[in-house]
Amino acid sequence: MGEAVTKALSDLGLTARHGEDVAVTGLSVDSRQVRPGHLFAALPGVKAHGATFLPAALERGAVAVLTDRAGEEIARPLLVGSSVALVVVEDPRQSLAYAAALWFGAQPATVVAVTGTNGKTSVATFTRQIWQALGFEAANIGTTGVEGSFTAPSAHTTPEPITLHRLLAEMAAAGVDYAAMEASSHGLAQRRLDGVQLSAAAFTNFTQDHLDYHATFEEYFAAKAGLFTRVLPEDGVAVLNTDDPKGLELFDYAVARGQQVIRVGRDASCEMRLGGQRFDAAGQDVRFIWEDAPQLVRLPLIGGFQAMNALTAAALVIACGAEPAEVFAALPKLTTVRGRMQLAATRANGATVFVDYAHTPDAVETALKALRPHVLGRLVAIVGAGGDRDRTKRPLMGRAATAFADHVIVTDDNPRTEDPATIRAAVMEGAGPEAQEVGDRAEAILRGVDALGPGDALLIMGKGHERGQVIGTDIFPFDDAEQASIAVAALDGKI
Ligand SMILES: CC(=O)N[C@H]1[C@@H](OP(=O)(O)OP(=O)(O)OC[C@H]2O[C@@H](n3ccc(=O)[nH]c3=O)[C@H](O)[C@@H]2O)O[C@H](CO)[C@@H](O)[C@@H]1O[C@H](C)C(=O)N[C@@H](C)C(=O)N[C@H](CCC(=O)O)C(=O)O
Repeated sequence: MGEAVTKALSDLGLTARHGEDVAVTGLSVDSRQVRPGHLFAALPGVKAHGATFLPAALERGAVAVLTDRAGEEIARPLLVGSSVALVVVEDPRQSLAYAAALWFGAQPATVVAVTGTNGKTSVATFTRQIWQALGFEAANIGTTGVEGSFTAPSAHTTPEPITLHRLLAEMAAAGVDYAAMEASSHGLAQRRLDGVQLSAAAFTNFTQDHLDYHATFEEYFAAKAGLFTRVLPEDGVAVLNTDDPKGLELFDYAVARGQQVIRVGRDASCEMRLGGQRFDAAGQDVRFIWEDAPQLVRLPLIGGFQAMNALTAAALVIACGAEPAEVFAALPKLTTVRGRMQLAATRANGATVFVDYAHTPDAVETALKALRPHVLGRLVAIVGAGGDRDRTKRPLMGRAATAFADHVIVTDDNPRTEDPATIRAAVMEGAGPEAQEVGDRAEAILRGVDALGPGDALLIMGKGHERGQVIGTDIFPFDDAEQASIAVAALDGKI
């Protein structure tokens, strides 16, 4: 955005209720980021109404305010006698999303979004990987930042509209034609995606999560459903996991809106149907049926659920116009998201070492269960719990590890300011007397790798993609995958 760019409120789809159709020099949702000439979007918040920060925004040079009725009550008295334009709308978050889209004015030609409780990052990443394998410039936006032909860090899974549209415009300018983005329930509830022109959208699954933010289960689902009922246009394609009852509900909405639907699942009604899966140490062979024609593909991915993620990504790419045969030919090239069931090293005897960010009792169970079918021999688990965080989960994590692995090593995670031995003791309490306690994480990894015979696998859990270990208030360089490679090289005589 050049310094000289200005746009009238009317160019941004906004009409002033008080004051004139002023030209603005930019948009801000936070008074602390307002620059002279900006439109300040005073949004209703969890802690406060943004309009309470209007005096600070005015001091910094805001010339227009976008808000709702409640914000108007606060703003009016502050604007008496001033020339600052006041725009009052029903849903200022949505108006802001549209305004941001008009402000930046460009996005990749094809953008898709993925919602659901689990699998968003994998589906968005795989979708981008397939596009790249087909020779397109593509990127994905989500929890892991912006990746692909265009890269950038991102603080949110679904960035705020101003950040999002800036990113989309920068991508388009850099020649990116295809983008896949994660749509978090927070992002959808806050209308962050409402200004994006979507070609297709996918739903992975729905389980209980985030009830801290959404008041009820219904409200949480309604937020996710908004991707199909509000954001995806009628000529867009809905890719739905209809094995999930909530996917079936979305199917009805999509059909009622006249959207084309690709159903993904095991059920015979699905256009993209998952047949059999056969697992081995490095991945799986998957049989699936696309429009009645059976296909067999190799997926170098761990975990039965990844087949659904890969097929959902394939369906999205097909929905956007790619040749199915070319899409299926690209699937063997998929690679997992860093730190999520990532194959970090393989021993000379064929034993494998994986890294996963599982750091809750549920996630420990899910990760070990997902890996089990890939392991002919013993499954060894390394587990620990972070300091200065939920203490109740520590024994439960130990218990889950012992329940689903053949051997457990309890080690330090990020102890932060707590005594590491006290944290380990709590994890050991759940893990039981058979578990081995090795405080130093590098040594625990070495011992775990050393224990692997042919057909065995080691799963190092808790830190995933992190590159540091927080001890006290210091972050020491530490990378589980790198440590796994070092241990394998040391034990197999390569260093
Ligand atoms: C819980 C939540 O989603 N909060 C969002 C919400 O903030 P809030 O309601 O708490 O804001 P508030 O503090 O009450 O302030 C109200 C308004 O005043 C503004 N303000 C505040 C202080 C000030 O000095 N000046 C000022 O103008 C704020 O920018 C805000 O617009 O509205 C803000 C403005 O749109 C968002 O930035 C903020 O996202 C925060 C940063 C956040 O962390 N959100 C997370 C939970 C989130 O969105 N996560 C999802 C992923 C979830 C997952 O799947 O795990 C994501 O997509 O990343």
